[in-house]
Amino acid sequence: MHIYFCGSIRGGRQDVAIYQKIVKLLQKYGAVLTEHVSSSELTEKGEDVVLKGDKDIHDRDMEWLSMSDVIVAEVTQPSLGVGYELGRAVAMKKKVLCIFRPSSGRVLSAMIRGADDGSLFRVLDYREDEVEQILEKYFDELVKN
Ligand SMILES: O=c1[nH]c(=O)n([C@H]2C[C@H](O)[C@@H](COP(=O)(O)O)O2)cc1CO
Repeated sequence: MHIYFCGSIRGGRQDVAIYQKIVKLLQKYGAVLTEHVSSSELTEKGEDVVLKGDKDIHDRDMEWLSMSDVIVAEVTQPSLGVGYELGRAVAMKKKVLCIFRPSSGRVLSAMIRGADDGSLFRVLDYREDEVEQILEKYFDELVKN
């Protein structure tokens, strides 16, 4: 299974430790195409230093998105890029799981929470200590359907 993980980069790297935990857990279920999102070496500047630039990042990520079987997005830290990826994933009729931590004190965008349709696009609230359980339940159901 190909998994596309979305997390904030230029939107702010405050949650990188959680992204790392999530990516490690996701690797039990398949290949995570966007492992770099969880790298503690990646700063708010993004990858443009190592790659040719933003166009290459965008085009590579859209290719990975179209190759992926499921998209998992940690949406607590707001990010334009993550919002864009989610919109493109919906247009591609991909399976999407968004996870959000209400303990952050933030209120998730209505354009994300309101997109939950109970099947292809899911939004789940979680506490950090529940992340393993939440992913296990989601992927168990995914392979059954
Ligand atoms: O350097 C990058 N590499 C990259 O893969 N992305 C993708 C993956 C992330 O899920 C998302 C983050 O968007 P943003 O940088 O707007 O927070 O965009 C985004 C950037 C920088 O915008």
